[in-house]
Amino acid sequence: MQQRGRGTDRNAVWAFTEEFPQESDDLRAARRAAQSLGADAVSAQVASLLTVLAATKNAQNVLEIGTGAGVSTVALLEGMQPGTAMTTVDIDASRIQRARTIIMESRLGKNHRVRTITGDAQQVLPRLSTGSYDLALVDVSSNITELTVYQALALLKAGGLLVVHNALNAGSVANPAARDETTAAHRRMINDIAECTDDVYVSLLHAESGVYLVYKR
Ligand SMILES: C[S@@+](CC[C@H](N)C(=O)[O-])C[C@H]1O[C@@H](n2cnc3c(N)ncnc32)[C@H](O)[C@@H]1O
Repeated sequence: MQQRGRGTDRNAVWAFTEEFPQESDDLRAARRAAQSLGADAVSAQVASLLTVLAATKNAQNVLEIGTGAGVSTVALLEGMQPGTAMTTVDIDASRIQRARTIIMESRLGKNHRVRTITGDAQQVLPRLSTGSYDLALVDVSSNITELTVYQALALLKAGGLLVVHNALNAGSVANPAARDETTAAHRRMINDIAECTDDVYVSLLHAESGVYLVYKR
């Protein structure tokens, strides 16, 4: 009997899963905006994961740090029930403005309470209410990911879920020879959180450059 995993063409599996999702018009609009502004965005696979997580969690209050042009924002909103709330933060005014326009012109903006905050996460997050979010996504520059992750964890309710995008810092965490400061910070963040077994359940997915799921017990 063939063992699962043996002889698997990982590149083919990767490509298939990345191309599998069918994206909505709103997601495609956000992707076009991201491209025109030169903003990185979550892949189609990660976008579909965010939609499923938001829906499964029945998230009432969602926090996103790193709006970009709104691809992940739209993906999260698509999984959220009408009437629920989203707060999204980005330091770049032109990106967040573009995301806001896309959302407000779609049914998502009409069905949800969407608060966009332009500012540095390090200054904005301490002003938000601790223990009040059901779901948080961290998708910011690598150099501030570690600190932002801990700030976001404090803002989650018990029973909340944190999603860290690019948790493997473009894959460098998986390379034991990579010892630069940013890689070390990502490695430390992943390991330190995983060790808090009384406080969290974690799962590290190899979607894109690593998606770290942290369930706050
Ligand atoms: C990879 S992009 C986010 C992409 C977005 N999640 C999407 O899927 O479309 C990272 C974003 O983090 C923002 N960012 C970087 N440093 C930040 C900071 N200190 N505070 C808030 N946002 C920051 C950048 O402006 C950028 O738009």
